Amino acid sequence: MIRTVTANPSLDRSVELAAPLVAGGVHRIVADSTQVGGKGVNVARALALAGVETEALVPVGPEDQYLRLLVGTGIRHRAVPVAGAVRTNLTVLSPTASGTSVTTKLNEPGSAITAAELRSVEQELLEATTSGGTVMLSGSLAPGFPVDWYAGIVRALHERNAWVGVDTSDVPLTALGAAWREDRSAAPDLLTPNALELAQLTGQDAGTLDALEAAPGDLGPAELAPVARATQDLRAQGVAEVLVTLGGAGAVLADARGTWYCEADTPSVVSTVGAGDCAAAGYLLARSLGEDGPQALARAVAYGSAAVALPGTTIPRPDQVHVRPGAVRSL
Ligand SMILES: O=P(O)(O)OC[C@H]1O[C@](O)(CO)[C@@H](O)[C@@H]1O
Repeated sequence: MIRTVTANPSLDRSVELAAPLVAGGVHRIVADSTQVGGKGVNVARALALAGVETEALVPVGPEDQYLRLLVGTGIRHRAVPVAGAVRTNLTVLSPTASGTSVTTKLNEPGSAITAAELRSVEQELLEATTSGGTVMLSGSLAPGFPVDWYAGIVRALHERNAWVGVDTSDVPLTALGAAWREDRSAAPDLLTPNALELAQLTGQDAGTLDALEAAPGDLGPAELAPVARATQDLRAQGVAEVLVTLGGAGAVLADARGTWYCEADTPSVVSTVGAGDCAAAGYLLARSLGEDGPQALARAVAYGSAAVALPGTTIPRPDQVHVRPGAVRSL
C-alpha cells in the first residue's frame, strides 16, 4: 500500500488562450476545465491507474465540491473533515509566437487549517500507517501548518518504520532540510526536487540549475555536474534516494548504487501541470515492482513525459507511458 498525503489540495482550473499571454493585456478564454489536483492526489491517481494499491489522505470538508470530484476519480481516499474550502489553482495555457505552448500557474495559498483539524490530520495519518508501509508527502502547506511540519511527520513515520518520500518546495522544504541537518531521523528516504528546489535546498546557484530545465535534453556529464554534486550532498546528509526532475531535459537519480541521468522523450508539450507528480508516481511504481535505480529512473522520466502530452492535470494511464531503459546513462 502506498499512502499519499496532500496537506494543501487544490481544484485545478485550466484555461486556454488563443493568443500569447501578455502581462497587462485582455485575453479571451477558448477552453476551460476543472480537475482535482494537489500533488499527493495526482501521485495516487497515477498509481491507482497502474494497479498499485494506494490511498490518498486529504483534508477536505464533506460538502466541498473537491470531495465530489475526488470521489468521481474512483481512487481510494481518506478525507479528514476541515471547515475551510479547498483552494483553486489556475493554469493558463497560452501559445508562444513560435507555436509552442507555455504553462503559467497561479497557486492560491489555501484555506487556513485550525489546530484541532491539524491534529486530526496527524492522527489519521499515523493511525493508518502500518509498519514498513510507504508514505509520500507532497506539496505546499496550507496556512496553519507549522513550516517545519514535514520534519515532525517524517520523524513520526520513521518511528513507525515507514519508508517516506517528500516532494515540497520553498519554506517547507528549507525547514525540512534544516531539521534533518540537526537530526537525521527527519531526513526522508526519497526526495524529488526540481532544479529550483534543489538550489533552494543546497544553496547552489539557482540560475545555473534552472537553466538545465530549459535545455533541449540529452545533457552531458559536465552540464550535470552541479546536479550530481548536490544529490551527493543530500545523500551524505541522510536522504537515501534523490530524484531530481529537470523538466524537458529529463531527470537525475542518486541512490546507494550510483547516480544516473535519463533524458526525456520530449513530446509536444500540452500542459506541464502534474508532470513532476507523475514522475514521482512512476518512481514509486517502479520501486513497488522491485525495479533497480536505472529502471526506476527510466519509468519516472517516462511518466513525466507522458503527463506533459496530456491537457490540464490529466494523469497518464500505463499504456500512454513509454519507458526507455536505453536512455539512462551512469554519471
Ligand atoms: O501545493 P502546491 O505546491 O501549491 O502545488 C499544487 C499544484 O501542483 C500540482 O499538484 C501539480 O504539480 C497541481 O495539481 C496543483 O495545482
